[in-house]
Amino acid sequence: MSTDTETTAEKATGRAFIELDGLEKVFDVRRRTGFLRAERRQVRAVDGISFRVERGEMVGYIGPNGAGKSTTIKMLTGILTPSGGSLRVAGIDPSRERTRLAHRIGVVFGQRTTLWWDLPLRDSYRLMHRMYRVPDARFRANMERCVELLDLGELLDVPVRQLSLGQRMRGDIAAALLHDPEVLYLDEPTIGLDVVSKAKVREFLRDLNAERGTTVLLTTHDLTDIEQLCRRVMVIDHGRLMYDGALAGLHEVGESERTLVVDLERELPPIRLESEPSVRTVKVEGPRQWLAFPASASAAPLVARIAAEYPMVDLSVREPDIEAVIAKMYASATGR
Ligand SMILES: Nc1ncnc2c1ncn2[C@@H]1O[C@H](COP(=O)(O)OP(=O)(O)OP(=O)(O)O)[C@@H](O)[C@H]1O
Repeated sequence: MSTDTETTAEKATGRAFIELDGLEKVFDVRRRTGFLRAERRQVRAVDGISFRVERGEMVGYIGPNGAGKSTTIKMLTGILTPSGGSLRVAGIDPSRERTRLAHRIGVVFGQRTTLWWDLPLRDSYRLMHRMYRVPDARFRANMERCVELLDLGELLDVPVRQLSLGQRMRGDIAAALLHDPEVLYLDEPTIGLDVVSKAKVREFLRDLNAERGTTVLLTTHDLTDIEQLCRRVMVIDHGRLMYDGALAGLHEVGESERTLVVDLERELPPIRLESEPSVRTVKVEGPRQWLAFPASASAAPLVARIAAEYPMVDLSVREPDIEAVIAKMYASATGR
């Protein structure tokens, strides 16, 4: 667990808990182009990323396929060595002191398990207890807590290969926490889970962060994970950081739009407001019409205009869909 001394040390040195400065990872890729010919190519998976994460923050790290998210996490854990830039986690250079760092971090890769496939969950945990040399009392307390909060009681004696995806994921999250890591990296922790399992995992992570102050870096394609868990989000694409800030701020960057759904007394041609050029009617279905307008604008004057000029019987405002906002952001950055 984090200690006051460490937090004080971070304050005294002005260092953040996780610090990346111009981090790069370049892969040399060979591709066969003929029987005896191969082409060499370089892939800049991470292309000069800098950010700081303070102790206790819960941050979303998102981006499209191949953006460089997993590569960043692998460098943060010391699995991969950076090609350039610098990186510190709890003052440690991960690739140089991977074993020392391993005692302070927890990792969950949603697509892979760290558990032993043929062993019951309980035996995997016993092995981890020894591997990480966790003091007995601490191990027992952590185990009890995880078993209770992640609902693992009935599953402890079941071999991992017989667990459902959601059960295995809860088992993996517990495994990552038995040695009390100060930071938890989660790569797609809710992938393939049903709605109930997703909710359980999210609730557990929220409590972990609130009660224990565990720093969490979360990579996911499910934006509801981010909406429900993270106040801060970082968006990467092509190995570069495109956005770092509040989730709400993404709407401004992505030039998102809200939608006004208007029910008229009868079917009419698309609404057109001379005084509001930024408003577009995007869909008409019988007496119902959908009007898009900039998310940063107020809906009130718009509603007043429509009410004055059209026979309106009802209306509602729909907030922008965060998924659409991010898709638009990627598209405008790459000219797609
Ligand atoms: N070991 C490797 N050798 C060569 N290229 C790699 C290697 N690992 C990743 N890459 C390349 O680096 C880029 C970033 O990959 P990465 O796995 O970090 O993306 P990601 O954002 O995690 O994607 P996804 O959401 O699909 O998991 C991709 O172009 C990928 O093909």
